[in-house]
Amino acid sequence: MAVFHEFRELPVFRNPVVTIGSFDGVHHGHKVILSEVVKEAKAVNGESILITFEPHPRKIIHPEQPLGLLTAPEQKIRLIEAEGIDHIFVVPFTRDFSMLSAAEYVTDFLVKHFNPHTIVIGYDHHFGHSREGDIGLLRTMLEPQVRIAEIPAQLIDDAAVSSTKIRNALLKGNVKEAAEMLERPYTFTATVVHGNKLGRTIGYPTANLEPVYADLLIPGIGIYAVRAAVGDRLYNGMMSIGYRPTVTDEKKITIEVNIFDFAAEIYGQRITVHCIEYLRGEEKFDGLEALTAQIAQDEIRSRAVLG
Ligand SMILES: Cc1cc2nc3c(=O)[nH]c(=O)nc-3n(C[C@H](O)[C@H](O)[C@H](O)COP(=O)(O)O)c2cc1C
Ligand SMILES: Nc1ncnc2c1ncn2[C@@H]1O[C@H](COP(=O)(O)OP(=O)(O)O)[C@@H](O)[C@H]1O
Repeated sequence: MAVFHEFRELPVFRNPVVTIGSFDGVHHGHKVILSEVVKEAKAVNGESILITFEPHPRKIIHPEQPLGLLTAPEQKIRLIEAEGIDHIFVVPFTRDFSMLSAAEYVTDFLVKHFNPHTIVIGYDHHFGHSREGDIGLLRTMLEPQVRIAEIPAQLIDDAAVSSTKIRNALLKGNVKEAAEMLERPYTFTATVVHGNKLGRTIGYPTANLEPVYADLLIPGIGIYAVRAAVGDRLYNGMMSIGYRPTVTDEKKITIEVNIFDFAAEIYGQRITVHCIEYLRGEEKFDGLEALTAQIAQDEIRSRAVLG
């Protein structure tokens, strides 16, 4: 699969079958849509092209509203590739781009650069300044030269609902429900940074994590059974997300992972955490001894969950 970031890199495609969207998470609903696009392209002996945006349009249009994303840009591209899409074009989403009128978007963006044979689009997809363009405008402007294939409402609704649903499930710690909708465990990649060096003194060294991609959603506060990819190996472990009220009054959320059957300095390294199961909420214990006893219980449960 080829990934393009600039218009001048674009080749002439054969019978381009184009779809457009954020596809954050590349979850079950998205996969249904992507398989439709791949099928359409096969049917007309064409190439499938997915147009997506970076950063996420909501980050530009509503920068004041927090939005935790479900996939980092590179990860999203890999997941889309796995669904069999031939090409991805990542539009640098800017204020200027968001100001294109709907008609300019169709003529100067879609047709000029992609010359689509077919556009596969949701019944509720809107584009152009103030979201004034819709599938009706595409039909009026482009049919019959371009085929407009409408994605059935049911498929779109499933997809839209599950993006929000997945975010909400993760924020509540419900990583199992999220994994069902994603068809994989929720993961994030982070750099190991220095903490307070207290973990090793209680027998549970914990790698303190700083997510590489700051816009990614972090699951809700709590204790989780996880897997952690370090280098090319996947370990079992447990993760704490929270304020650590037992040891500090700081109002800063930390993410830390204790990796089972592992003993190495990994400061500065990147690890990918797979969130498998929520174990419990964070508690304020009466001292380190009580905390350590609870963490020992967490380890037993994590090992049982992870098998
Ligand atoms: C599995 C696990 C569960 C934890 N649960 C709690 C908790 O319920 N309350 C709390 O205050 N801290 C909790 N912690 C965080 C510890 O306080 C923290 O790991 C310890 O202070 C070491 O911090 P350091 O890595 O900065 O040295 C937990 C940590 C782990 C790994
Ligand atoms: N089993 C392990 N799980 C997590 N980190 C480990 C483990 N073994 C060694 N380490 C190393 O120890 C560090 C954590 O020790 P800790 O005393 O908690 O220090 P810090 O407060 O800096 O995180 C990790 O960043 C990592 O480099």
